[in-house]
Amino acid sequence: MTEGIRVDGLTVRYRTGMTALRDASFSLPTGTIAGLLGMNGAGKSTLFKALMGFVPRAAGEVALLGQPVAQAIRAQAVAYVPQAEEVDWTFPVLVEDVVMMGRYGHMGFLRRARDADRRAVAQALERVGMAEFRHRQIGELSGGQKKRVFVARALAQQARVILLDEPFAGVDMTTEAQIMDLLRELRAEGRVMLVATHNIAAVPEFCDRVVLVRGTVLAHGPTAEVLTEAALRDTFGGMAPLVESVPLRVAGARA
Ligand SMILES: Nc1ncnc2c1ncn2[C@@H]1O[C@H](COP(=O)(O)OP(=O)(O)OP(=O)(O)O)[C@@H](O)[C@H]1O
Repeated sequence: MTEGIRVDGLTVRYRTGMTALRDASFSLPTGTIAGLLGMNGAGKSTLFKALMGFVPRAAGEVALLGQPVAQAIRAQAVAYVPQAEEVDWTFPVLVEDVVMMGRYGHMGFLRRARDADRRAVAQALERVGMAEFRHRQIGELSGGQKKRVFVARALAQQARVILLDEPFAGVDMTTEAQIMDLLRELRAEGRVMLVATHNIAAVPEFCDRVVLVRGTVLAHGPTAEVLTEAALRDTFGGMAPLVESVPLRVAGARA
């Protein structure tokens, strides 16, 4: 198994003195879709930031595709699909320009797009089924279409590690199924996806692994082994409605 993501003893402390993650460790092989689960404030975004090299590490190691994180970032190995709330949708930018941003790291410092960049953008938009929208303003798309554009940006970047923050929030079931199918295709290509989601009932269906977070990594591993009712209670502090809905869809999980 090739190493996709490895986090070893990671501690992240913000300038305020807040320790958002303490001694967190997990690893994921390539060819994986992993669910990142935890309640609000558990440290999921902090973990994403650490995987993108945005937060100073107080301790620990982060490696992507067997390289130290800084080197992997320089090699354009990691891409981020943001939560809808993080994006300024009024910013006047066309769909194809957003996807072209995925090419910036492959261009010279003048950021002049070449044919290869334009081809990569067209292919990525085609792949997520958004080619006909390429000249639309990003703010004029539906929630699910916006998500697909940001997945296209990750594809244009040729990232092999893709971090997705709430990709199913505010999307209908058809779009959810399309995004899941796309993620499965990317998994088959040997990429690794880490997906923060509150849609826990859907996790057994599309995540082969899970990483449970609550100020640290509580548990990680194959979904059927790790996503137990007890583990969910530890992760979410016994929020009964969430936990009760899960066992129905966890095939083979121990209660
Ligand atoms: N820039 C920051 N400076 C100080 N503290 C921060 C900063 N960003 C996050 N935190 C704190 O770190 C902890 C973890 O936050 P984080 O955003 O990683 O949680 P999360 O799991 O992504 O939550 P959510 O599901 O609400 O997005 C929280 O207590 C939060 O208040």
